[in-house]
Amino acid sequence: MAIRIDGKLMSAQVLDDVATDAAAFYQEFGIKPGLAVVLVGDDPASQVYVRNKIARATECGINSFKHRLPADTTQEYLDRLVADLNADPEVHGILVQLPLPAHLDEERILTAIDPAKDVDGFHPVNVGALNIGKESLIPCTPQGCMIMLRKVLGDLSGKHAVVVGRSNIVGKPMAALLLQANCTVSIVHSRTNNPQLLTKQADILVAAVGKPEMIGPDWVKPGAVVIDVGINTVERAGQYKLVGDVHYAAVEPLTQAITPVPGGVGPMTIACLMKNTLTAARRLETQSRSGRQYAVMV
Ligand SMILES: Nc1nc2c(c(=O)[nH]1)N[C@@H](CN(C=O)c1ccc(C(=O)N[C@@H](CCC(=O)O)C(=O)O)cc1)CN2
Ligand SMILES: [Mg+2]
Repeated sequence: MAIRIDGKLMSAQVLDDVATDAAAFYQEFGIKPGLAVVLVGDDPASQVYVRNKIARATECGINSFKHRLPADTTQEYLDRLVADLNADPEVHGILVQLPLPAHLDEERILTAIDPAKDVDGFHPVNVGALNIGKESLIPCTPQGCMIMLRKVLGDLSGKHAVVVGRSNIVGKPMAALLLQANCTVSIVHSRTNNPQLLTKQADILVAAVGKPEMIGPDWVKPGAVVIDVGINTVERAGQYKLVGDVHYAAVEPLTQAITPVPGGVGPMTIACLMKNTLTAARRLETQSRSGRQYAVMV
């Protein structure tokens, strides 16, 4: 029997630790950690994710500042808002919910966020730091996947990890984290010839392609640990349902452990966002305190 990696349960443990840290942070600094969430437009899934992020923040003792903007928001308005949030001492973390409406420049806005407040870990400074193994804010979904993998496997050293998908949000940072954990890492993508040749060798298989149930049993080595990052809505017999990139029913019997969809990686993404907010808040407040001390000293 494969282990079903329960993202709801694991995320509850992470959130519990964050709540404890947030209480200690309040005791130490006299303010709550603050998270600003920017949502542009009316995408229904994004509205659900933002609502969940704010609910989890409140439960953990993190202040949230929601900025809901209309779909026709201009680039200049969004740039100004991010600049204001960068300067706001009550805001320790900033996230702009993706995807943005097509007329807005995603790269420009993600690069405008102060890297110290970039709790999504998407700023080039944090991307670069991650890739050279320096302390950084780590993207939430791959961070959540690593917590799950460590829980199941312990030390990942020497494992062959294959990541299917090369997005900036998941595939690339996932590969960087696995490499940092001393895995042998392969990335498979849409131009890879005979991808199954590689995925069939994977001790760890991470699927992040956004294609419903694309990964069948013919992609998986018996005994592999499979992490399914995909969240795809499909219509089955007139009903909408969420499925992953992995065909769970067909693949599960082959595996040592596997994440379900829903209830796998998704909840860990939000828990790691809270974790990053605490990390950012602690670094910023420690810095500003030592800055003040320095000002007093001179
Ligand atoms: N700025 C960001 N934008 C986006 C990110 C991100 O990390 N930062 N990731 C995704 C969306 N996302 C968080 O924002 C996210 C997606 C899914 C879940 C989740 O818990 N899913 C549940 C199912 C939810 C449902 O019923 O629809 C699950 O898998 O169990 C959390 C966060 C893109 N944009
Ligand atoms: Mg995009």
